Amino acid sequence: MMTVDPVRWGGAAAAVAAYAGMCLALLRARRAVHKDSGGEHADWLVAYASQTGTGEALAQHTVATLRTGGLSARALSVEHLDQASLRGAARILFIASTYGEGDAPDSAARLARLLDDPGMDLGRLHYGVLALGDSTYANYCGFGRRLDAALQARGAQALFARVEVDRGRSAAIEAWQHHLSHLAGTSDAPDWSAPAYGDWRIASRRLLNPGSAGAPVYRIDLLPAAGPLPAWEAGDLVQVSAPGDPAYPREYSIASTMAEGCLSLLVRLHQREDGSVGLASGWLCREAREGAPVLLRVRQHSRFRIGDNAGRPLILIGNGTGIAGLRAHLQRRAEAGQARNWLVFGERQAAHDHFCAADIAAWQRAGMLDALSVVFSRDGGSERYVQHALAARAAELQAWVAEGAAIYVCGSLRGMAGAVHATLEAVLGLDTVAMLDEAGRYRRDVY
Ligand SMILES: Cc1cc2nc3c(=O)[nH]c(=O)nc-3n(C[C@H](O)[C@H](O)[C@H](O)COP(=O)(O)O)c2cc1C
Repeated sequence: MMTVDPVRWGGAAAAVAAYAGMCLALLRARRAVHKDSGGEHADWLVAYASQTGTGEALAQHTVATLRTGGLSARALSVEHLDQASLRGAARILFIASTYGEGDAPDSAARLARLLDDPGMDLGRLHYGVLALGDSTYANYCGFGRRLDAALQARGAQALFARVEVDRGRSAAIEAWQHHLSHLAGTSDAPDWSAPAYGDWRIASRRLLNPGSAGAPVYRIDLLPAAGPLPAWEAGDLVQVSAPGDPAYPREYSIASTMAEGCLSLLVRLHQREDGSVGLASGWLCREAREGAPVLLRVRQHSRFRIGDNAGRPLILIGNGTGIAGLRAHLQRRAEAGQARNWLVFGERQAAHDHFCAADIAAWQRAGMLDALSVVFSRDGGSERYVQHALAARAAELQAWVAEGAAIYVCGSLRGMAGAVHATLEAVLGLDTVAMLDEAGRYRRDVY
């Protein structure tokens, strides 16, 4: 399927990044939109189904462009789109990415269910679809295409043909902008260009898994070349522009908090069968010396931030370098004195692959980890993978969820995320998992 570095192919999925990262300036505005997304009326709704934020950023630009033409418009994540607002809407522009193997993003579960309802009559609705995808996947723009077909089947009328964006290619974005200018009756589109990369340097780099049967994983600590750290929150990502492939940024979860004073990444060296290494990971992990300059920008990942879950118990589940995003959350919780945390982490061998063992021990000593399940797939025993650890503690899992816990999953989509999902459904029940998802209490950063 993919042929290049599999590092966080999410956003890494390429030049999408150009759009993904493009609107740091809009981040504050985004939060305001989330807050008032419930009641505010607007003639145009820009409904985004986004996993890692590219679609959300494009939704903000879309709203800004419509408003430039004097139209009233607002952006809304499709997870907040209910039956009444869908039926009652006259104009919706959908921005829909595709995940997994042609699947909808997590936030679109409710929308998919609403559109499945044969009784849903959308005869009033005029709509447009901007489908985001990556043509190296078999099911290119799968969700955007299904969404378009379902809207048509329910009687909605397309304002123009679906626009498909392959890895952020600018021609398709321009086609979408052209439609917007037409709708808004203006050619004054606001600036959609990406923010510049910042100049950073590698402060230190350490191999985390000497002797591992898997590929080497490095912890890379970065500092701005000059000036203070930019703001980020646990859950956010960075985009790194590697010198050999500047048009194709790679994304990594941030593993540290701002209070720790540097931005840390956990990067696995991508090794191909012929012994060659991935271009970006090879450069970050091997070629670049400590002190070397790195072009980097921080990207808000609102779906994986703590947000409204800050006061809840937290179950953090992940494998491999997925512990990066979980580490940032746990460190932040420890800084905030919130101890009701349960980490479920899996790797290969305890002797070589126990990433963040010192941090975990420190959180335990400080009383910041109420529960801990660490499993190693190659060490024998009945619990080999994180899903086994969860199934073995089914009663505890149910009790935490009953107590209001939120579940954050970070790591590999293949294998881990699907198996964890199936185990959650088996232990908690389909309805509870759907409820957690709709309530924003089940969040995933999987790649
Ligand atoms: C794990 C993963 C799976 C993906 N699967 C597909 C796919 O099946 N079809 C496709 O067209 N794009 C696929 N993509 C590409 C995304 O749809 C694309 O990067 C999109 O721009 C992401 O937008 P978002 O940040 O708004 O979620 C996948 C990306 C990731 C990370």
